[in-house]
Amino acid sequence: MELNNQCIYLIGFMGSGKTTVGLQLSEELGYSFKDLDQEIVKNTGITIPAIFENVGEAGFRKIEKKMLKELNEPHCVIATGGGVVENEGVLSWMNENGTSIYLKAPFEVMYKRIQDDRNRPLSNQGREALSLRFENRKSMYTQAEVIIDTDGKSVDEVVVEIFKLLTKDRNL
Ligand SMILES: Nc1ncnc2c1ncn2[C@@H]1O[C@H](COP(=O)(O)OP(=O)(O)O)[C@@H](O)[C@H]1O
Ligand SMILES: O=C(O)C1=C[C@@H](OP(=O)(O)O)[C@@H](O)[C@H](O)C1
Ligand SMILES: [Mg+2]
Repeated sequence: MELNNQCIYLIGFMGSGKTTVGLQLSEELGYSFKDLDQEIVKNTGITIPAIFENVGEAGFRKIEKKMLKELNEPHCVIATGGGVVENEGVLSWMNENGTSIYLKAPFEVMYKRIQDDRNRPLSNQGREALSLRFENRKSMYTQAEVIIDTDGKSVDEVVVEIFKLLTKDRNL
């Protein structure tokens, strides 16, 4: 894999670090940064929990898919939402229009990070339901072009690992 002009898409379950790692990675690369959830809130003027309340998860997915495609631009890191892979065709679209990177982490680690977060409407569904959702999504996440095992690594370490991978063929 090498760095080209295309977008870098971070995918992975809630709490895997997409938003945090994405921002830092974009700064290292000198790329722009967009967080899909934040762009949806900016664009609709409605919070993520309120969107789920108003139009349900299916309605949110439609907005998410449309917004994702609008964000595509050269030299950009995009932190997606954990459920973006549930939109049909989106994974192959990301792989055609950029580089997808899966931030892999153990369920228990991610669960601890998200369980009390009211901004993630799905995170209060309870451990069992969330764990099942993660299991069901795994086969989609692993279709990413690159898989980064973040277990036991700090945000800085994850960022450095991705940066090295992306720039190793570049003559600096
Ligand atoms: N590798 C990591 N080590 C420690 N904490 C992390 C790591 N990655 C993310 N976090 C923390 O976990 C929380 C959730 O991260 P976030 O970037 O919002 O995840 P996502 O966007 O994938 O849902 C944040 O508080 C973040 O600082
Ligand atoms: O996994 C999901 O279905 C979701 C993940 C969230 O983003 P993060 O992965 O950044 O938490 C956000 O898009 C929404 O709450 C739904
Ligand atoms: Mg996020």
